[in-house]
Amino acid sequence: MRIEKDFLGEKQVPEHAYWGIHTQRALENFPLSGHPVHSNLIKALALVKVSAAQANMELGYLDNDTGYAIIEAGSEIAAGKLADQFPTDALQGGAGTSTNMNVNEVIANRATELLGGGKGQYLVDPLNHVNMHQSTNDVYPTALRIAAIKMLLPLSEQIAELQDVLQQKEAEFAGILKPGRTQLQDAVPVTLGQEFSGWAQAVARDRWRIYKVEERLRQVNLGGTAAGTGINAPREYIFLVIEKLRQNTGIGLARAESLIDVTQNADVFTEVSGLLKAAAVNLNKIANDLRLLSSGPFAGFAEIRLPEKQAGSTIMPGKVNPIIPEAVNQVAFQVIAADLAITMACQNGQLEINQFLPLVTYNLLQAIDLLGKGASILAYKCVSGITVNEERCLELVEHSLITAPILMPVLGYAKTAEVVKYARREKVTVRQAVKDLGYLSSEDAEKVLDYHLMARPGSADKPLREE
Ligand SMILES: O=C(O)C[C@H](O)C(=O)O
Repeated sequence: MRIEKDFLGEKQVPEHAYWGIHTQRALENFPLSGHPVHSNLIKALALVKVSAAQANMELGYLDNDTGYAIIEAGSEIAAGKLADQFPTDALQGGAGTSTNMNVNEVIANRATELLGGGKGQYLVDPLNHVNMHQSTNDVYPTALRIAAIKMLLPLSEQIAELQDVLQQKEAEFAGILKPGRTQLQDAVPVTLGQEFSGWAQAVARDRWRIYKVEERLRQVNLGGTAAGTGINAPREYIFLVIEKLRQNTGIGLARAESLIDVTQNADVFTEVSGLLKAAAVNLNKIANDLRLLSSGPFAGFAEIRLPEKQAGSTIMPGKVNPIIPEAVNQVAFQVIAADLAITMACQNGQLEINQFLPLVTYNLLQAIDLLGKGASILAYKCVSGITVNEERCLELVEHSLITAPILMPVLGYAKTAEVVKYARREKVTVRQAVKDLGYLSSEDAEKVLDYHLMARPGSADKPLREE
């Protein structure tokens, strides 16, 4: 162990650790979730530190040795090195100061090492050098925006892949007529392709929404320091640091019009989370539908078969469960729950900052991660391998009364109701009933009850028109 000091006193820090006394105190203060801060937030914070060091060096506030050492140490962290040096719990009081200090301390010790010093010697100081012209309150929200943007783009691609797989199935099943169901009761026929098209369209909307919302996160408050007023940050630095950050991240970031606003308001995270929730709602609906349609195999709907991924039961040999949709349901529940936590955290900010951003980070980045993985397993471990039970679909259409509504434009409501009553009583098909009752000739009945036209818009256009 080595001894480090701060204004509260002394503390032992493990000799091997790149972190310092602030992080050590945080480890003791927040034994909460057991999860460290998301690695993408750490990487984004490291890029902010690199950008600040570049700006400070260029403007003459940092000497070159110190500046370059910070830049190198920060770049290593941004590239994923020293990942085990960020043990601070994801849930923490203090608006993210512990995370900011964890990054400051690791950069300071690594930079010290690069300059030939030992850990704890602080040739590069975590506060005076690494945190120069910054506050947690501007670097943390900025880093969270960067981390979220970097994760949202791959998420929108993962959702696009799910859309693509759903559309392939839409085309494959375009000719399969099956019962529609409304309120879970037999309704008019649809094609299986049409059911896939409904899911694909919902997912297409999610993809677009998530792709677009990334733009809303590009307004950052870096340079605003503690309260958005920019106290302690030189004017040229405030302008230059954003430029550096743009170059280092490759993202079109802009200084927010009002640094005060972006320092205290977290509504953009509620907005992003709301869109993730909408996507979760859609994934959940698809997973529910797939579980219903594949139920059985003998005593259920049994219209489709999901790929069999693993043995389902320890007591019922041969049973296979819809594990992928079930997992996706749980992903959706988790994302929806995260949205509530994010909403509460965002709405409880007070005066100059939102002190609950650590909870927002924890939930938002996890939700993006989960949603992307959920969309991928749904696409590639389930939807792509779905097959149809064509005979079952046809049998359900033929032996239910769901084709009867297509008689309405020809026979009207009352006679169609008679056909339904008769078919039910005599246990015959609708086709048979309409003939038995003498409402249509055999030839006309075949024309009107043409299964190829059933689920097409325009099926009511003069069904008995003369050729
Ligand atoms: O850590 C800081 O820079 C500021 C802190 O978040 C605070 O506002 O108390």
